[in-house]
Amino acid sequence: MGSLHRASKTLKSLRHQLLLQATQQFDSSSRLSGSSDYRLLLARALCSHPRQNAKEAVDLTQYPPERIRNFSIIAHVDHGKSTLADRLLELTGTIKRGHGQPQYLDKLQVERERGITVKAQTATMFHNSNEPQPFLLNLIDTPGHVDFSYEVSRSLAACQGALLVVDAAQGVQAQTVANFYLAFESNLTIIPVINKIDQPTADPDRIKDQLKSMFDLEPSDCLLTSAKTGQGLEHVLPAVIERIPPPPGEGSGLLRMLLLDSYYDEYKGVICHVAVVDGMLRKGDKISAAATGQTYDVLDVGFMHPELTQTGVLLTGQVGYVVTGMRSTKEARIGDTLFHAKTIVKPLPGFKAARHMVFSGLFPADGSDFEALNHAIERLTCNDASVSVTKESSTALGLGFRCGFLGLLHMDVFHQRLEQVTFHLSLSHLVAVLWYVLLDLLTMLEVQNPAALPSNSKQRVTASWEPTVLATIIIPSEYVGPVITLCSERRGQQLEYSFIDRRAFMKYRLPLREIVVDFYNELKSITSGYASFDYEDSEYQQADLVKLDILLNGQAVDAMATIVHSLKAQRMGRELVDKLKKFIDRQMFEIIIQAAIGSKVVARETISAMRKNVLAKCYGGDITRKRKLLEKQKEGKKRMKRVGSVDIPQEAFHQLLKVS
Ligand SMILES: Nc1nc2c(ncn2[C@@H]2O[C@H](COP(=O)(O)OP(=O)(O)OP(=O)(O)O)[C@@H](O)[C@H]2O)c(=O)[nH]1
Repeated sequence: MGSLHRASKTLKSLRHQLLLQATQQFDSSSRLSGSSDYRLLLARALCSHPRQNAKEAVDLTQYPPERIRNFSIIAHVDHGKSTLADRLLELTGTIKRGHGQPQYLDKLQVERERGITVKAQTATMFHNSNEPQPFLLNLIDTPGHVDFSYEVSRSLAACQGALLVVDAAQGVQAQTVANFYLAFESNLTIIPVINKIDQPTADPDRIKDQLKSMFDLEPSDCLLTSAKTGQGLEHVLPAVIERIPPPPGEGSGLLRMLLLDSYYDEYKGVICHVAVVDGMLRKGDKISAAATGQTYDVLDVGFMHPELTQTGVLLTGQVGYVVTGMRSTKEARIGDTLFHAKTIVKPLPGFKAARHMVFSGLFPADGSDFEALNHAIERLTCNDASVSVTKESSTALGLGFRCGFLGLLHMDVFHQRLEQVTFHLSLSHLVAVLWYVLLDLLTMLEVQNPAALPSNSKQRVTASWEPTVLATIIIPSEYVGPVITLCSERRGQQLEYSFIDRRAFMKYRLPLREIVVDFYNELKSITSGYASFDYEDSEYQQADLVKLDILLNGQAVDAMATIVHSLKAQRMGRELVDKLKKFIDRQMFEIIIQAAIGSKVVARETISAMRKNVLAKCYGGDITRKRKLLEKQKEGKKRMKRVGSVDIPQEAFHQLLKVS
């Protein structure tokens, strides 16, 4: 009894020391000096958190669904969700404050560099409420950008609630609207969080009014926080526990798990993030995947705390990871249902399927770099199964790849990550969107690569369809004029136009092709950076599209073919021809550059031949000798033009593509 008492005293003094340390640590911290409540909570979390008790394994069987809350944080880019996620992880003792890297959940290098969240991450926390046992909280961080709304919908499928974070100065932005509706349509409990209230321009009351008028969210339900100073954070987790319902599911039912995400780990192989909807999973079980029909042994099970932590078991309502013998992430179909082998279950409803809308042809300038590029792409796609890759060969650019992406930023981020690993290679990118064309009223073609479309052969394009997006644009009212002009130049169709709180709220249907190139940059520049823009995929619309070919001395250059609206074909043809002229060096014979729609030439330029001075060695005034030499040169040129296809160095195309 005596020794037990001593042990308990030692533990108490240890806790006291920790509390003291933590308090001192945060006294010296300037960032959190604004909130004593937060500091106290933080210190308390450090002392009473299950992780605190040495390395003892966490017993997840202590957490039935009633003690679990699965939630997500959704917001417009930069409104502070990653920072808020960090603060919540600190508050619950899941990570230490000052862990050295801001935004713990933004793990990818490109995420840190660009300050955006690309891949959704999950972390489990324990929250000691006033009840005897802590709650298990699964926080799923979501990307804020439009292109990753697929990831957002995937994360939301595992949640019952979401914190909708809105900047206290900027207010509701285009992605706030999109994310709200994603969460609302998934029947999630939405907790509005007005963040960054420490800013001098913060106006929480105005934001409350916006949330009420746009989403019917009650002002009294809004939490006011500053993820920077810690102000108001103490109310967040209690609200999560009180307002968000526990995960539904049958604990005693047959196992059904939702596959949320997967990535490749050098040591463990493919790691799948899963949400257990019904039943229980144990290490050593055999599981099957509904989509692929493959069966695997469960080699390791655990949860993200926030690093992988083995538990050997996952119960109904819990979110964690599973390691099986999968060799590639391609086997892990996101949204798939995993269940015990030899049982029969109804697959869970899938997610919004990833649709590749934008394609990019990637070609190395030096053909011998093809293998290096192949290797780099394989490495990147093993952690981003949402990119599709096929090999491609172009007469102008040599061997390369055609990659499909979810959207523009997705493509941009992929290119940037590719550049980080292939900085020594010179690559060129060709961008296209997915079109459908009807040939001869009979054959429907899916066109990812314009070069694949017949130009003026026997087959005739009778109709074509292009993808469109539904764009939401929010701007200060003084910029309405230029934005309307921009949208109509881009063939946009206005669907909605209203004013909220001195800002114009517009909805447009725009062809995806028109926003692929520079739309967002132009929108930002004509609105001095104030525009907020978001889009969602919409239907295909019929359009008068034509294939624009670029010909060099009568021969089409496959890599330069594009599909454009007939009204824009001439202007685009002129631009391409002018640019190409700048990049092609003069040769011994004349080069004719043409832009053509079928057999109709819409733009033309000529690069005259280099003229060798054949008379250089001919001193004196023998005119007949000179004439003879010039005649011979003319003959030679004619022959060259006839036989010689234009030998353009690949470098010229690469230069051109880089510029355009
Ligand atoms: N003043 C102030 N700045 C904040 C606050 N919260 C976050 N920030 C800053 O706002 C910027 C954006 O924060 P993030 O947490 O990266 O925003 P995010 O919403 O996760 O952005 P994405 O990952 O791109 O979607 C960072 O510079 C933060 O330091 C706050 O409460 N007050």
